[in-house]
Amino acid sequence: MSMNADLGKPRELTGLQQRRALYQPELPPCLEGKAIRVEFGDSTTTIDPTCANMVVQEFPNTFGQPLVHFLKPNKMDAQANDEHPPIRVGVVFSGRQSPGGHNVIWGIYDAMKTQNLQSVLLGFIGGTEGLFANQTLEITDDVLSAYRNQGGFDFLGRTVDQIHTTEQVNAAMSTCCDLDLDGLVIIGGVTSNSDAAQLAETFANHNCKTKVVGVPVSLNGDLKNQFVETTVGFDTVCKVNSQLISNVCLDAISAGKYYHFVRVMGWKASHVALECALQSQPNMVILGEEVAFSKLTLKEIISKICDGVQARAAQEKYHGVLLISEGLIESIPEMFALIQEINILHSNKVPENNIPSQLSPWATALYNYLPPFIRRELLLHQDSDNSAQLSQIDTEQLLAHLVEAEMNKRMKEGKYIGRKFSSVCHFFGYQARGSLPSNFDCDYAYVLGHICMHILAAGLNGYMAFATNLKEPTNKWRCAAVPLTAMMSVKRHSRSPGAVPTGKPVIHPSPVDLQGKAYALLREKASSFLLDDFYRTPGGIQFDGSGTNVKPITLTVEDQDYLGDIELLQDYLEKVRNIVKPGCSREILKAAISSMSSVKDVLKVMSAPFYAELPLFNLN
Ligand SMILES: O=P(O)(O)OC[C@H]1O[C@](O)(CO)[C@@H](O)[C@@H]1O
Repeated sequence: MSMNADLGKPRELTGLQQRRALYQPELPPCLEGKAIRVEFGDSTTTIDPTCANMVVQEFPNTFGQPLVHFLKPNKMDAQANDEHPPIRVGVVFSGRQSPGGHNVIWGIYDAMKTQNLQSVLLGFIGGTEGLFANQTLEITDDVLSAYRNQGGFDFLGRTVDQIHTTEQVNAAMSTCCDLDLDGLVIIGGVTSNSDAAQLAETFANHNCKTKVVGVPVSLNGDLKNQFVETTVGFDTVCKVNSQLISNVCLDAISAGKYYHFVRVMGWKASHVALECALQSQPNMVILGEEVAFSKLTLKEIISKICDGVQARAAQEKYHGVLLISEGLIESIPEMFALIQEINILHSNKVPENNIPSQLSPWATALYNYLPPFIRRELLLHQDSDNSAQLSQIDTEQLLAHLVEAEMNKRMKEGKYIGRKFSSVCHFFGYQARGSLPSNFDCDYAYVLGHICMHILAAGLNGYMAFATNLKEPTNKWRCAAVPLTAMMSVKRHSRSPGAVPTGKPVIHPSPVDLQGKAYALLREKASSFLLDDFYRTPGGIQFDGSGTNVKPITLTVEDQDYLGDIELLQDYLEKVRNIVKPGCSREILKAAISSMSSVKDVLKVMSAPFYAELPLFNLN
């Protein structure tokens, strides 16, 4: 295999990069010292208990392990260990680039060296292919220095996000054995972490001593569930994209002549689009999840956009900004069915050029209706998970093209009286993906790196590092590990509750929650966004100085309901119980409760009975 000879080499940093390299991420108190307390919680099942049997069958060695918490040892803590034997760990960039990824490596390295200077960290050059071919670079302070707090994955590089064929798994196992690794850390999103689970299971099955750990690193923000609040890189990418979108909004309103169609990366889920919409407030937003839920056809979507354009024209507004998610194309029911047919033909090794002639009659009709550039893009070879290459399908151009045709038609029929519709298209993906990471992503990745090392030092296999309470300052974060199998589920072919799960258990991307607060906020504001040009300028990422902490974390993470975060709820309940004492005056109670941020919501969501104990007080 050929390697890029420039990977891992020292590089020249600009002034800003040099300053960023000096930024020291903070650690929560439990990770600060040499000693740590490892506390085991209850054993886990899966996030979808109806799939538990299937997961246990596939993962007999790694299913059902307990949640693990990492805590600061008490002074007299007998469990806390200060003596640590040296360990050997390998780390690989498996998923796509995401800002902050380098700091995971830095975090693992610092944690290892704090515990024992003889420990060795090896990075696989060229990502997964480097892992298969046993191409390593020993991580040292020296080689790390140019990559601390820097964007990209160019320290080690990456290739395919796939470690799942028998050949690949065997190659990975043989490398880990050859290198006598105690641990392997896999950096990536849902696909990479599903592969990490498979690797952990196979290694355990073959008595391979290497333990496998996954880290949630993906700009998509889609590896989130009751354990994991967000992924490394999501914060930065949302901030950079929001800035770009808000710049486009200001340009649009200044000139008053173009409709801008903006598509943002985020793969199958629309978390990035939702966050950017809340931050920059464009005129229209279309998320894949809402289209899939309402089963909106392409024609209905175009009609909705045209109605919006027409409503704005009635107010003499001939500009606007429309934001769509990368995964929208797959969420449109008829496009999904067409893409599925193409995928099956690809999987049957039908050459790209022959695919159109082998489509079913209805799929052929739809295919022929689409403009030639989209047809070409739909036929592109598949991504590593056998799905369409969403980044390469210019959905924003498809919509702009069809909206223009429809507006011209309405004009001709006398249904639209106004200026001719004019559009400009943008795809914001790679620009943000290679950005310098925000302080949040630098801290988050560095902390997760430390947690990975503690998971391995505790001899755990098949776990993901995670931290919670992220909307609070770093010193209040809680550090833990969750079995990868606990986040798995099996797809159902139909959405009906009784539908039988089929396929292999994996970690699926979590869609935007259409019942969640962030989406509700977007819907509530939709009509004023459409007509009032409430454009918002969040500005670029500010690393220090005034303005640094104006937007410390993404709104969608900030607004998460604390479902599952029992500890947090208990904290709140404890506080409220201390106040609600017999004889306590109504005024004192009201003032105390309103001073506790989030307590009302937490109580409403998690503890209806306790909330009901306080009927006298107007908590709203
Ligand atoms: O074009 P590439 O680099 O293969 O990857 C694009 C994909 O990777 C992501 O950026 C991250 O998963 C997706 O949003 C996108 O579809």
